[in-house]
Amino acid sequence: VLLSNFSELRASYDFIIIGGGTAGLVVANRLTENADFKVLVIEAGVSDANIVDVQVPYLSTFLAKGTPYDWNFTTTPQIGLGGRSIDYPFGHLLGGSSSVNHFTYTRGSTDDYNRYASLTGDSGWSWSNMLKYFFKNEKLTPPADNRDTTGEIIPAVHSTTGIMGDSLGGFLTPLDHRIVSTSSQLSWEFPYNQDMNSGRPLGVGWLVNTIMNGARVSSSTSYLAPKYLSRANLDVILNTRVTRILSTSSVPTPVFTGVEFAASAEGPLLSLNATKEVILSAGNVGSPHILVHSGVGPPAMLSALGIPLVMSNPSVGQNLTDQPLLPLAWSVNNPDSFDDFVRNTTLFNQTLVQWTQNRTGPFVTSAGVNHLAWNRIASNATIWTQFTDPSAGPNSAHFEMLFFNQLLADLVGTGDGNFMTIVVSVTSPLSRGQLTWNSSNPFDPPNINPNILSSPFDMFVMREAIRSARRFVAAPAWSDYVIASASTNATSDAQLNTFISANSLSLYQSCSTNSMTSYKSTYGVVNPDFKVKRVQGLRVIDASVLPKVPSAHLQVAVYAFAERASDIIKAEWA
Ligand SMILES: Cc1cc2nc3c(=O)[nH]c(=O)nc-3n(C[C@H](O)[C@H](O)[C@H](O)COP(=O)(O)OP(=O)(O)OC[C@H]3O[C@@H](n4cnc5c(N)ncnc54)[C@H](O)[C@@H]3O)c2cc1C
Repeated sequence: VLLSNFSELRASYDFIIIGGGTAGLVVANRLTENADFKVLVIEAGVSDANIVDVQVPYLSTFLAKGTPYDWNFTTTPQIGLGGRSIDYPFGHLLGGSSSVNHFTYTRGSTDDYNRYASLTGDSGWSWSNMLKYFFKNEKLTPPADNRDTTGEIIPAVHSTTGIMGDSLGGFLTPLDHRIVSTSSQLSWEFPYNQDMNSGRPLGVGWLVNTIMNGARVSSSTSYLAPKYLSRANLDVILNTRVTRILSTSSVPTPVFTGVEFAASAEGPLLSLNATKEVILSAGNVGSPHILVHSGVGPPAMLSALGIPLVMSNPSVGQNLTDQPLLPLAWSVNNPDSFDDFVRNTTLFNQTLVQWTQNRTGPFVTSAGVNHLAWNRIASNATIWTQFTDPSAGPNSAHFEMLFFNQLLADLVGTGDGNFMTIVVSVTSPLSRGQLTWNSSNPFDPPNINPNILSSPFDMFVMREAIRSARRFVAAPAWSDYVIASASTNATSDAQLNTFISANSLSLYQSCSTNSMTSYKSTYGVVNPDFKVKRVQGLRVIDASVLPKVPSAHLQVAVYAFAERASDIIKAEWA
């Protein structure tokens, strides 16, 4: 039930979930399958209902900084970006980042999950065991254009019976057949992969999106659909910021028993008890932020801030892992590229009307992305004399390409003419950043330093990705289409480095600030059962616990981790 004010809260709950985002709503749904569990979700942001920019895939770029739907974070100056600070978005609304993200549904590789199993000492994280959680999550549906998708994916890889709807892209563009042709013309570098969600993502393949019937699917529209939200044992309160998790100071093991929250920085501060557990699902910045303000973090920093130490954990906020991206544009022979939507209000409005009336047309896509390509640095590259491979194994990409049917106005501005953009991204980065704090006020944001492209390895991968993208568009399939590069003609390493530093951004899906490690590891923030090390009554379940970044976009890993976490909690309290 969606509560309208604090007076409707119960006196206490069995479980209090902090953050109604991607992971938090999965856990809320699964725990309330047990009618005996009383569950409260506390979400800082607004409702996601009836927001056109949330629903219409093409409009997702309007959900960025400056809107009430974003946390409006900015990074510290980034050395790898020539000293620039960049926006660092996270969803500030029900559904969290799944309500603002760009829809790509990518599971990652068998290696990623098998590495999670070996790093945590818990075989439950292996690919073969996690498949059932991908299946509990996914509900594959037909694309918005209802075309025959034979050959575009392998149906057996997907589930049609889960909770979160997804589909192949619902509006084709002139890029699509050229991309597929390139995969046969340059098959040694860009082999066709009929399903990149099979655990073997390398190659060029059709993209599945978290879009159903032409509209966004988030954790809110799926796991908190009306039939779940109406459960009598589930309460959800919005516009409410958790400031701290409350603990009893029992020595040697502190017990977390409730949460403190407020409607605004002006207060008043209220508190509530959780009789079974507090579950922290506030995301990769939000969760370590709340831990630190609750006294769980690096002791020297807590003492400098004057926050009483509850449990020393130097790993909180460390290990921030970010996948950098770089847009590369080409001018093209295609008067129907999506560039006119940015320049021609009449066309934009007509296309929006088409979407509103029958959920079809270009706006069912995120700027026309229907394909991705994943690739690796050659095993005989000289870089391997200096660096150990950070990827999880031979099935895992070092870099990625995403193909857009326009210039990305939100990233690089507008231009005259028609364009396509290949966004290249470092999928398995070596750089690590961190969060630090210099205020004891929970309403002040932390210092966010993702340390983008600080490792020379990541710069190397980005240069290789640019060169690979250029080889891609040099295939015969593009000879009548691509006119010229609209980004850079730099060729030397030094020139490319300058271009990369000046133009790279983040893929906006960071992780691992509360890394999960094995029970015996002293490093790390949570154990394989999501419990915060050395305390009781508290788990963290969200992107912050991923032991390493997967070779993928993050949301599927987050959904699958949250599904398994729910099973673990239910088994423990059965
Ligand atoms: C712009 C953008 C584009 C992306 N594109 C893709 C993509 O195309 N494909 C993909 O796979 N992934 C993508 N991602 C990444 C993916 O969406 C996230 O990694 C994932 O959704 C994170 O889930 P989470 O549960 O960790 O956090 P979130 O979903 O962010 O949830 C955290 C929730 O906690 C709330 N919260 C935080 N602090 C507090 C507090 N103090 N009190 C109460 N509530 C609080 C937040 O408001 C939020 O609702 C994108 C992310 C962004 C931001």
